[in-house]
Amino acid sequence: MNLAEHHVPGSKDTYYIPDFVTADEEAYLLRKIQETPQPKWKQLSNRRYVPFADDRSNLAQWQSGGDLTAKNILVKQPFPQFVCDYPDLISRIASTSAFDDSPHQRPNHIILNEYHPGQGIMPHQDGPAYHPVVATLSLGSHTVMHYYSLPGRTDTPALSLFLEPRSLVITADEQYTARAHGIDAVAEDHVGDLELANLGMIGKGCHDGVGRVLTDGGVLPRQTRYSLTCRDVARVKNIGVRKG
Ligand SMILES: O=C(O)CCC(=O)C(=O)O
Ligand SMILES: [Fe+2]
Repeated sequence: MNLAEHHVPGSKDTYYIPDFVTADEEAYLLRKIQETPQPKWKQLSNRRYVPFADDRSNLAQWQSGGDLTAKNILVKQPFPQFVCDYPDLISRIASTSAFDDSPHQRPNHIILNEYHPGQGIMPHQDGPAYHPVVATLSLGSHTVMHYYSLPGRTDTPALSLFLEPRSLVITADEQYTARAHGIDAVAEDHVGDLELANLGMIGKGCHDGVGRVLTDGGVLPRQTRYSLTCRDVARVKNIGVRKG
């Protein structure tokens, strides 16, 4: 894949790929996520490196690929089958070339977030455990992601993206290290009030009519959204299986 073709105009180090998974794959992934027993996905402990007050109290969040220690070492666990076998998400993400310079050339850690309409995530940074590339797959609903220049939050985002269901957004380098990202806790998006940098890149992820709302500036209600945030943790500890 030629990642440069997906570069978001006017952005630094940000790429948007609509229709990264098919509608069938999305339905399968949503089913698998909903079927996954909670202990499979570990509850994420408190995040450090949050520049602003962080309210995640309502957000369901699990991580897969292993646990991160306090020293940012990934204690490796296998991914569930639905994130590497079918659909081949991890290889597909690796084939974008976004992770070519990362320690393992592919993500080894995934955070799954569930957002009901009205839920968001306060602006934050993801911290130094990860190589500075993140690929996020959206499932089930669109959302709007805002990026804020640091230090200090202004009320005007430096960049805003419309994330369709089934799309992949990749941020790297400066966009990762020098900016915070967040999702407003709203039940609907007034898209006419937003300056969406990727409007010219919208795919088929939303039902018919959304394209018109996006151009004419209407209101789009949110559904429940799941996001898979995929990253490469540089330091990994493999727990060997002891015999006997
Ligand atoms: O849901 C998303 O798209 C972003 C999630 C996120 O920023 C995080 O979990 O750190
Ligand atoms: Fe994040």
